[in-house]
Amino acid sequence: MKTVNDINFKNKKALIRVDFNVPLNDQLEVGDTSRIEAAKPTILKILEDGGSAILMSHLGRPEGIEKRYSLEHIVDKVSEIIGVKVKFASDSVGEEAKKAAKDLQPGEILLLENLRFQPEEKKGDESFSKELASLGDIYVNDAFGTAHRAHASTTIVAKYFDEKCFGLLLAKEIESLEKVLGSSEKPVTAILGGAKVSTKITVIENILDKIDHLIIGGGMTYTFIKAQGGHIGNSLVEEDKQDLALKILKSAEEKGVQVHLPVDSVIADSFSEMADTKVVSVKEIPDGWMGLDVGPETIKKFGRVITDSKTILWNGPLGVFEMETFAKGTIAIGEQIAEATKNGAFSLVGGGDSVAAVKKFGFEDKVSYVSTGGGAMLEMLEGKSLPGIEAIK
Ligand SMILES: Nc1ncnc2c1ncn2[C@@H]1O[C@H](COP(=O)(O)OP(=O)(O)O)[C@@H](O)[C@H]1O
Ligand SMILES: O=C(OP(=O)(O)O)[C@H](O)COP(=O)(O)O
Repeated sequence: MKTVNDINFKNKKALIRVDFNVPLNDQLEVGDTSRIEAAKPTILKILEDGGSAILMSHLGRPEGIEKRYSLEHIVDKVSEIIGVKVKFASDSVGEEAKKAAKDLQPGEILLLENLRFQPEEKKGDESFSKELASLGDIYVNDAFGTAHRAHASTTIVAKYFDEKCFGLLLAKEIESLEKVLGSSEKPVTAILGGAKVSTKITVIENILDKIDHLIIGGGMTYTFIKAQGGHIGNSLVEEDKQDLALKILKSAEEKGVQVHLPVDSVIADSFSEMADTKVVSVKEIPDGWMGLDVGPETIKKFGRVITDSKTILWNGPLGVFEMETFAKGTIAIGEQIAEATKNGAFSLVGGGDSVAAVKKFGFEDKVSYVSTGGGAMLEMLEGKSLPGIEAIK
């Protein structure tokens, strides 16, 4: 694996794909800095060589240009963490970006605007990739969290460079996860929550061969419950993934994987800290109400499975942990995993928001490994080769 340590960046401009898709709070401030801190060693190595760094990333899932997803919101935080005042270009391509990249001096850092403001990014458009490539001399991929996406900046851009390599974070994540996943002791339990239902539900089928227990929580819950005929009110649901949910349940049964779904839910009459809340059966959520956390019975039920597990893989918070009212499930599951880890289990937690939750509630040092990637970690577990990794091999 060729990394930035194998290249001398003196007087070179490194075009670095980072994953700065960080949680922002209501004031549009960085809520968790893990992904920025994780990219720091790669950036510093390049600057210390006498090179310069052009950082590119996405933030969220904007539809075109949506200012609340501007990477401008994170410029000060990146400057503070890296210790160098970061320059900002208000687009990822075009004249301004070109000029800013051209003028960049050794030791300087330029951050480009959110790549996903351009629809070409997700399409993996060739000419957009070529334009990005024209900004730098050497391509570095350090975006583990986005390595499962075959987008312009993560994959296609690589072919326009003679010199390309892994960033230190990406290399470390691959080495650590390969080691972990190659030697997982049974029973293996995967806990899947969060809000990215449509992209992550498709992964589940492929990991069934690798696990003994599947715990479903968070926003992932309601697509399964509705598919089984439950009433989920206004909870998060992917209508067109209900057949897949049923197929997963059937396939799990055939493979001897035990699936554990929530039995009760903390429901709210609005998506707000101030909402009225109550605990009801997960299958009987009234219209106008939405499930925003797992309930106390579910916490007990999941706890029994987690306690008996020897390998635990967790992606996706169990509820809307950003609001105190709906954080109990995530905290309880974090406590149970910490306890199992203390008793000898190996625990792996990954994902932008999952890491934020683990840090917020103080479990970071009580689990075995924390990965910056959620979806990427799950796809590695599937045994898939990730496009972002293949492109620079
Ligand atoms: N029941 C729920 N309804 C809506 N959103 C939820 C629910 N449970 C959890 N979430 C949200 O899921 C988000 C994280 O999901 P996701 O991005 O898939 O996780 P990660 O970033 O760790 O991979 C959090 O912002 C959290 O508020
Ligand atoms: O946060 C991310 O993934 P994760 O939520 O699975 O950890 C990555 O930045 C990928 O984002 P995407 O799922 O919008 O492509």
